[in-house]
Amino acid sequence: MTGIAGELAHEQEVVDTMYARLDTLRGTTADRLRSVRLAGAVGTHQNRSERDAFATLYEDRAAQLDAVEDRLVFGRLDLAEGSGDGTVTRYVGRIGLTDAEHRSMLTDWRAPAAEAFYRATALHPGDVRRRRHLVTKGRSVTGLEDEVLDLEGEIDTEALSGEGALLAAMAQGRTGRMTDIVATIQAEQDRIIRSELTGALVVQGGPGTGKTAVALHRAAYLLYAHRRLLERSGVLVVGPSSAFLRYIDQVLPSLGETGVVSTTVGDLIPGIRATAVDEGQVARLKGLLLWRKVIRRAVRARERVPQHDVPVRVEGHDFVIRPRDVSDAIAKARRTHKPHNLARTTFVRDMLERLADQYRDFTGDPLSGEDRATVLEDLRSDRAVRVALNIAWLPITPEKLVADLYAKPHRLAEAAPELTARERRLLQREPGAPWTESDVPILDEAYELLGEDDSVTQAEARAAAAAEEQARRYAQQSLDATRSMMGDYAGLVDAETLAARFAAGGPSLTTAERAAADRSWTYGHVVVDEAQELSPMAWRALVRRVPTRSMTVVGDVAQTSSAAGARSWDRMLTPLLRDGWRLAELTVSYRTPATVADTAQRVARAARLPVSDLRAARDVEGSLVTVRAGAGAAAGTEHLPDAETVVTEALRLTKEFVGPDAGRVAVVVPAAGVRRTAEALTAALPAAVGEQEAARLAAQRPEDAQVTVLSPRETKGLEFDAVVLVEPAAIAEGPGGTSDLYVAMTRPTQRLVVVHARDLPEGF
Ligand SMILES: Nc1ncnc2c1ncn2[C@@H]1O[C@H](COP(=O)(O)OP(=O)(O)OP(=O)(O)O)[C@@H](O)[C@H]1O
Repeated sequence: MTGIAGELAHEQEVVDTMYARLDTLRGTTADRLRSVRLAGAVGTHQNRSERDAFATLYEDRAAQLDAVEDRLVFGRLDLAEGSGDGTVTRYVGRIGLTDAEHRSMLTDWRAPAAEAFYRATALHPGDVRRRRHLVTKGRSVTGLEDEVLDLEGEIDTEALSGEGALLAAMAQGRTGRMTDIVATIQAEQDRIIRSELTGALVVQGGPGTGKTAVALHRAAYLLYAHRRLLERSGVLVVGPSSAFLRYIDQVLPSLGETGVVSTTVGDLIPGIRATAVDEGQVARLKGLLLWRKVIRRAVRARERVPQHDVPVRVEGHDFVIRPRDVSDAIAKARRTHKPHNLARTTFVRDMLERLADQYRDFTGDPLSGEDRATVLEDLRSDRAVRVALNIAWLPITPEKLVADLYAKPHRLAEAAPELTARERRLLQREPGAPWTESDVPILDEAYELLGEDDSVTQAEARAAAAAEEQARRYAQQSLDATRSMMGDYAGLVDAETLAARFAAGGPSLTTAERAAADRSWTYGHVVVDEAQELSPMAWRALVRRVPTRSMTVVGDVAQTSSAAGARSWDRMLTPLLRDGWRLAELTVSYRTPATVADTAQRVARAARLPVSDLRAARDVEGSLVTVRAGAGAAAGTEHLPDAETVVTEALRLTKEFVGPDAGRVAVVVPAAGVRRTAEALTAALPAAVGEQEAARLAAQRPEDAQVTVLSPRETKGLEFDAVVLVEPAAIAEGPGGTSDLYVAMTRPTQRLVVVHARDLPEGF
């Protein structure tokens, strides 16, 4: 065989060897897991912990080996060897594999040796003579794409790497789940993915430039390159909504990483559920850094010196709680710098001692140790003393402190004199009203300043630390003993990680699980997506969780819809991080066809949004269609185009793009029209696509729905093959303004159909 057929046959042979090795490793892992499990829950506690820890290790490894089935090998580098004409070949794939003699067969995409696969260009080829993309379907090699990098001649500096594979990925029908891009990462993305761990890396880029994809691949890269550091502290991924987190939740597992905690800002505090949303001004006000002061003052307001002496009678003796004593005890308690609820112990102890001194002075006798203890106990258990001391230093939960600020105007006025009376009225709320997402950073601040009564937690922590130390010593011995047996596992785990698993009592508590359950957990790295939406207070809450300030922050300040969000990274981040952040940009859109991307940019620029330069990787013929419609007839829809035209367009796209496994169509309507449009579309589907298909579509979960109706805000971060965009002028007048319109216009990978009854906004 010669030519392409010969090349394909050769690569098939190589790929077969890799899969055979993968199968062997899976078999070995399954055997080990089985024998660990077979040993059962017998033996000493230590034996059981050891088995549980190894079971977790094997389960993780089995999950990792399963995750890499699809496109195990996707690249090959032919590298110049020495100064002669010889070349060496290196294959790049989703994980590293070595053969039975520990010789490298496949290089993990994250390893330094794979970097050239993503970075080498005709201009800077380094050692790379040829880069080859392997296209596979299942375990079969179906295509090859070569780039020869040592050619003389004209060099296209804007060339995309592996263009065929990239264009194929871009043209694929979408599902409700984002996929990894490991085979087609572009050089500008790779530079961000592999950027150093320290400091905050802010990635600004227009819609579809791969910010989300890059942030997740970076998390996987950092976990690989800094495993020792990050595996124990964990990585936190923060996204804008639980729908978005579901959309991305397959990406890291497909890259073999499972130990990452993902959350929204609203879910940052275990036990608090934010079920409501604040709009506009209220969101803006609640996002202000001013709340640092407000909460501090609200806490201080619970540390109060009485205006007059407070007499109390205990066991037949008269005592006086004197303002001067209270003031001194408060000062002493504050000097501990502990949170309010914890410093209260100091305050109470000091006050009781002062009262005991009154008893001594009254009786004229120096109290013996025992007598003094009895007096102190009598005072401590006296109700009147307790009430008086509580008034002076009130223990209070963070929830009550914040709820009181919203429910009691005098409390807010006292704590937030900077706000105008009108602003304070906007914040007013009934007690018991649900928490909103913007309340969570404020609550977090209150948790910090109030603290929890952690005496139980502290005792547990001391016991755990002792157990962990013992486990660490033991784990080191086991690890040394089993290293040779583990072969391929070397480097995957270190003694401390294993020890942590032993100490945590086995597989039930991974780092991610422990971190997710602990408000005060500090992570080794935090990834923030759609970061432009976060308020200053939300940033403060996040930064608190990563004391090293090692963060990946991705977003687009032209897509900000929250009134509390960022329009400039500098203005938002410098006050918090000073010079501890750096900016990188992404400039190529891998989602939206050029015609659509260019139009969206014009519209955004006409509205003076801070738009980043954006070049679309490809255009698609007929990707932008505008349809003029009459105004809606039904009450409440007069400001929207008639539903019939919208539904007709949606059905047309459904028939064209929605298949049994992939392809998604969204109708994006101003929020007020979502329900009505969804009803009209659902009613029309059976006649258009058949009863059976309509039933299949209707049974899909909202996040997987192949045909869906959403408000502009709900589409943030998501994408579809085709979008019907209803009445751009109304969207631009909505709560998120032209930013929401910009977001909505840039969701499709293939086609945007604009249905409008009013004139189109400037820029179309
Ligand atoms: N190098 C790449 N190869 C293949 N597909 C890519 C690549 N980079 C990005 N994509 C695809 O482009 C689409 C957009 O990526 P992503 O959602 O990460 O962009 P984004 O910048 O976060 O967009 P938005 O600002 O709209 O949230 C996704 O389908 C992603 O898989």
